[in-house]
Amino acid sequence: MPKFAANLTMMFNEVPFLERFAAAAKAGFNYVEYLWPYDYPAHELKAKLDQYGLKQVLFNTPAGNIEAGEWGIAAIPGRESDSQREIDLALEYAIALGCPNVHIMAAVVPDGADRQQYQQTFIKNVRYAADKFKPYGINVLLEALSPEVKPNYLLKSQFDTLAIVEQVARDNVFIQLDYFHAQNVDGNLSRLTDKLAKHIAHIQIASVPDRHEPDEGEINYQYLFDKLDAMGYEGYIGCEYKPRGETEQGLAWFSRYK
Ligand SMILES: O=C(O)C(=O)[C@@H](O)CO
Ligand SMILES: [Mg+2]
Repeated sequence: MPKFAANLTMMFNEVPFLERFAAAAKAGFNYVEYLWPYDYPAHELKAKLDQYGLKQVLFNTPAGNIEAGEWGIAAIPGRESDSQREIDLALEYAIALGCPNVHIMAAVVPDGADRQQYQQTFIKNVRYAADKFKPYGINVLLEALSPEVKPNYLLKSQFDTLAIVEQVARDNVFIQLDYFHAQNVDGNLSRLTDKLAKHIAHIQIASVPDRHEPDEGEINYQYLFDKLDAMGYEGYIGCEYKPRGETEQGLAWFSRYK
C-alpha cells in the first residue's frame, strides 16, 4: 500500500501554512512534505506534526536568492561554504523534525557557464551532506527538474541524477523520482522505474501536462502505484501537485488509500 505524503507547499493552500498540518490529517494523510521549514522554529513545526500524528518525510535545502533566478546553490562554484552552512542547517531541522530525507537543491546553470565545474561542485557538496547525515540515518536526495518548470537546472533527465548518485558513491544518497518531471523529459515511466529502482528513496506525483491531481492526464498512476507495490517499494510518495480547485474536493483518488 503506497504511503502518500501531502505536500503542504502545494496542497491545502486554502489555509495558512501552519493550518495545513491539521487539514492534511483531517483529509486522512499520515505523512507530509513541504519545500522549506526555515521560516519557522523547528520545535513549532514538530509540535504541529505531533499534535496531528503526522510524520515529516521530506524537505529541501534552501533555494538561495529566488528573485535573482537561483534554485539551489549546492552546485555553484565558489559558494561551497554557503552551501555547507545550509546543509548543516538542514541537518539540524531534519534531526529535530525526525525527517528521514533531505533534498539537496543543485542550481540553475547560467548560459555559458562550465557545466562540468557545476557538476564537480555539486558532487563535493553532496558528499559533504552524505557524510554529515550518515550518523543520523538521514538520506540525501537529488531530483531532476524538467526545463519547462526550471530551465537550465543542473539535473534535467533522471539519468543526469543517476550519474551524480553513482559518482558521489555514498550509500545514503538516492534519487527523488518526480514522475511529473520524468514524464516531461524521459517518459517510459514503467521501464524507467525498473532501471532506477535500487536508487530511488522518494517519489513525487502530479498529472501531466497540468500538474494537477494524479487522476487525469497522460500518466496511468493506478498502474504505477500497483507496480510500485509489486516491486516492494517502501519509500513515500509525495503529492506534489497543484489542486484543480479546493484540495479536499480533489481527493477522491486518495479515498482507496486511507
Ligand atoms: O519542483 C519540484 O518538483 C520539487 O520537488 C521541489 O522541491 C524542488 O524544485
Ligand atoms: Mg518534485
